[in-house]
Amino acid sequence: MRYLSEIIEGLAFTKLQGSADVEITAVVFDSRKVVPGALFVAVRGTHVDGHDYIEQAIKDGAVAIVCEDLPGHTAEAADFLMVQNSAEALGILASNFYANPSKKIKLVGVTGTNGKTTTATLLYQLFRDLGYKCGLLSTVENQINGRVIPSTHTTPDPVALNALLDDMVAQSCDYCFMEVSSHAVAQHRIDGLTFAGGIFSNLTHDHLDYHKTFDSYLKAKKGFFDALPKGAFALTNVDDRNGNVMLQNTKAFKKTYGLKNMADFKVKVLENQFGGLLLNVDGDEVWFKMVGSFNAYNLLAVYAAAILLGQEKSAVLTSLSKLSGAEGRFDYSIAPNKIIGIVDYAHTPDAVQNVLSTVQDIRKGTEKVITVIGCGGDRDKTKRPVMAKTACDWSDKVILTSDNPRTEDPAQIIKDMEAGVDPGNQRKTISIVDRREAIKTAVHLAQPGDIIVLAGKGHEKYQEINGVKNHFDDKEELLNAFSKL
Ligand SMILES: CC(=O)N[C@H]1[C@@H](OP(=O)(O)OP(=O)(O)OC[C@H]2O[C@@H](n3ccc(=O)[nH]c3=O)[C@H](O)[C@@H]2O)O[C@H](CO)[C@@H](O)[C@@H]1O[C@H](C)C(=O)N[C@@H](C)C(=O)N[C@H](CCC(=O)O)C(=O)O
Ligand SMILES: Nc1ncnc2c1ncn2[C@@H]1O[C@H](COP(=O)(O)OP(=O)(O)OP(=O)(O)O)[C@@H](O)[C@H]1O
Ligand SMILES: N[C@H](CCC[C@H](N)C(=O)O)C(=O)O
Ligand SMILES: [Mg+2]
Repeated sequence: MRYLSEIIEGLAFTKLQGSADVEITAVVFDSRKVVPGALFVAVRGTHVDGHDYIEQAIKDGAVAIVCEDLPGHTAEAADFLMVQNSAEALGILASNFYANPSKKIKLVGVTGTNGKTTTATLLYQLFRDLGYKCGLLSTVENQINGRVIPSTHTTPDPVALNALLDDMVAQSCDYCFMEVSSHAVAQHRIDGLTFAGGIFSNLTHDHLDYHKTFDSYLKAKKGFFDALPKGAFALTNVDDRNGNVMLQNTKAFKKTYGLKNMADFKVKVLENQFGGLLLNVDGDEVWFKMVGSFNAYNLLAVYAAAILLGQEKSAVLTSLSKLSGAEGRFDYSIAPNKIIGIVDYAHTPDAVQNVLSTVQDIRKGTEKVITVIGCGGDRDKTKRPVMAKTACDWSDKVILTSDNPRTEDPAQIIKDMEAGVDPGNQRKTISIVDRREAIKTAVHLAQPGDIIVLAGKGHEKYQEINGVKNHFDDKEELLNAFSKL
C-alpha cells in the first residue's frame, strides 16, 4: 500500500480534482482488473479507449484516475489527474508503486528484430553460471533464479514488468536481462525504468502491420537507446546497416561489436557445423554449442556485454562455451534412419534466410532440405510472400502450412504466401493447411540424411485458432513422426 503522493513523484500532470494523498492499493490500466483503492490509468489503445471505462473503474472502487481528457462528469469519489500521455505516465506510476525496482538491480535490455530471446537467455544463463542471482524476461518465459513464470508478451506491460522486477529485488537478484520489443518502446512499457545497458542485435522486416513503415519501426528501436541514462552502456551491431543509428542520440557510453566491420568487440568464425561453432574471440579459439553464424553475433553480443559489466574474459568464455541458449532455436533431432529435423523460431524473412543458409553452409552436399513454414494471422501480412520466397530459394522442397492463424482464414494466409513464390519454384511447394499433416508429410518425403526445417513456432506449445490455443508442439510432432518411421 502506498500513498498517491508517492506514486506520482516525477510525473508531469495538471491536478484537476482531489487531495492527491489517498492510499493506493494497486495501479491498474484495465477496468476489468480494478480493485477497491486502485489508481486507474486510462490508456488509448489500438482497439478501444480506456477513457470510456473510467466510470466503470470508479464504480468498482478506483479512488484515483489518471487520464488525458477529463470525462464529461467527474465522480466526487475519485481524484483526477490529467496528463499529456497516459501510457507514458503508466510506466512512471508503475515504477513508483513498486518503489523503483529497476534502480536496485542491474537491468540490461536487448532489442532488435531477431536474436533478442537468444541473447537475453544466454546472458541469464551465463551470469547464473558465474554465480550471480538473476532474472530473465523473455518471449519464451520469465525466470527468477531458475523459477519459471510464464510469459505472455516479449516485454510485459509496465505493471507486470515492475512487479516482476520487484520480485527479483526481493530474491536478491544482481541482474535482470530482458527483451525490449518495438511494441514495448512505442507503447511506453519501459518508461520509468533505469537500464544499466542496452544491446542492439539487428533490424530487418517485421511488425509493419503495427509500425506501418520501416522508418517508424527503426525509430521505436532507437527510442530505447535515446532514453538510456549516462553511465549505462549502449552496445550495437555495426554490421547491421542501422547499427550506428542506434547510437546517434544516446547519452550512454557507446560500444560496438561485429564480425565484418571495425568494432570494439570482434569475433571470427573458424568453423560452423551441426556440432557448434569454433570462434576466434579476441585471439582465443573457443568452441560453442550454438549453431549458425547468426549465433556468432548473439554470442559476441553476450561476451561484449559481460565484459562491459565487469566480468573476466576467461571465466566468461569458459561458461559461455557450455551454454545452449533458448528453447526452440535451431533445436535439432536425428531420426533412427538419420533424417535430421530442426525446430526453429524463424518467423521473419531474415531469420528464415539465416536458418536456411546456415543449413546450406553446414550440410554435407547431397541431402535435400525440406522446409515446413507458415505465417501468423493478424500480424504483418507483407512478410508472408517474402518468407515463402525465401524458404523456396533456400530449400529443395517447401510445405506451406499454418502457423497461428488467429482470427484469419488459414487457407488465405497460405494464398498470401504462395503469391511470393517464383514461377520456377512453384513445383517445389505443396500447401497443406493442417500443420500436423504438413510435418508428417515432410518426414514421409525425407530420405535418410535429408534435413527437415520446421520454421516459425520454436518453443510455442500451442496453435492459436480463432481465439483458442490448442496444444501443439513442433518438436513433439516431429519426434512422433520420427517414431513411426
Ligand atoms: C497491439 C498491441 O500491442 N496491443 C497491446 C495493447 O493493447 P491494446 O492497445 O490493443 O488495448 P485495447 O484493447 O485497445 O485497450 C485500450 C485500453 O483500454 C483498457 N480497457 C479495455 C477494455 C475494458 O473493458 N476496459 C479497459 O480498461 C485496456 O486495458 C487498455 O489499457 O496493450 C496491452 C496491454 O499492455 C497489450 O496486452 C496488447 O498486446 C496484445 C495482446 C498483443 O498481441 N501484442 C503483441 C503484438 C505484442 O505486444 N508483441 C510484442 C512483440 C513481439 C516480438 O516481436 O517478440 C511483445 O512485446 O510481446
Ligand atoms: N542474431 C540473429 N540474427 C538473425 N537471425 C537470428 C539471430 N538470432 C536468432 N535468429 C533467428 O531468429 C529466430 C528468433 O530468434 P530469437 O527468438 O532469439 O529472436 P527474438 O528477437 O527474440 O524474436 P521475437 O521478436 O519473436 O521475440 C531464431 O529462431 C533464428 O532463426
Ligand atoms: N513475437 C512474434 C511471434 C511470432 C511467432 C509466430 N509463431 C506467429 O504466431 O506469428 C510476434 O508477435 O510477431
Ligand atoms: Mg523474443
